[in-house]
Amino acid sequence: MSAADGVREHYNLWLGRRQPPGTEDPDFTRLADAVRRLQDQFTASRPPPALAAHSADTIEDLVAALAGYQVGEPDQVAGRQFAAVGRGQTFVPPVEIDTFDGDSVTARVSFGRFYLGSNGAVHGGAISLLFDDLLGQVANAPGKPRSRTASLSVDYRRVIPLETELTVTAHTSRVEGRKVFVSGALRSDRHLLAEAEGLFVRLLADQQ
Ligand SMILES: CCCCCCCCCC(=O)SCCNC(=O)CCNC(=O)[C@H](O)C(C)(C)COP(=O)(O)OP(=O)(O)OC[C@H]1O[C@@H](n2cnc3c(N)ncnc32)[C@H](O)[C@@H]1OP(=O)(O)O
Repeated sequence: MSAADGVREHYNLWLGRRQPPGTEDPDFTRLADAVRRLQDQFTASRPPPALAAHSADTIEDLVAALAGYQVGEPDQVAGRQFAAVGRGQTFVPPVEIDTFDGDSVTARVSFGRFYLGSNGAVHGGAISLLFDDLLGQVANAPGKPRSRTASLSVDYRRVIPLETELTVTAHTSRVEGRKVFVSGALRSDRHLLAEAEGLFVRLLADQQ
């Protein structure tokens, strides 16, 4: 199945739950995409002082405008735009899901300049973040009990390039009682770049 055939909304059921009608907000998604581009351009920029000051003024105006619309987690829309690549959030790199069958997922991701570690390599923490998010989604696939990351191990096999489309996969390798073991891999078109092993522990009633 392809994400292009309109089922991405199904793939991205965060926490395994369909969101209430009206959660999708194309204008908010556009805002999140703009913030992402801002993060990348800010990281890569070396503006003259006047432009830095002007940019700070503009962003401070936006911060003030949004200050009147702060909501609690249940009402948050960032990260809950399931029909959109990146889910309308600006933390985890935008992942485009290609296939998902409940236990395994294949997807594509490209790390923008915001995720630079040093010397041209993607920051290792961003790779862990990617795996935690995607493996966590597999562990929390629709119909499965809610779980949290207990342990995540990442092997960095090769330098991970910025601004390059990479393939990321994850699959449930085994389930032992409350423990769900999920494996992941990040590949370029030529190389295995990183691998991950995650342990997700299914939550007890008083841990939800
Ligand atoms: C919500 C889902 C959203 C979908 C996507 C999510 C993506 C992001 C996912 C996350 O990042 S979640 C946030 C980061 N993780 C946390 O905040 C979890 C913090 N830790 C905890 O809340 C508890 O430690 C945890 C619920 C994971 C486990 O505590 P419990 O007291 O319920 O478990 P317990 O200690 O009884 O252990 C249960 C089993 O897991 C094993 N275990 C627990 N932690 C382990 C560990 N760190 N390493 C290895 N094994 C571990 C433990 O040995 C035992 O194995 P056995 O059943 O075989 O005896």
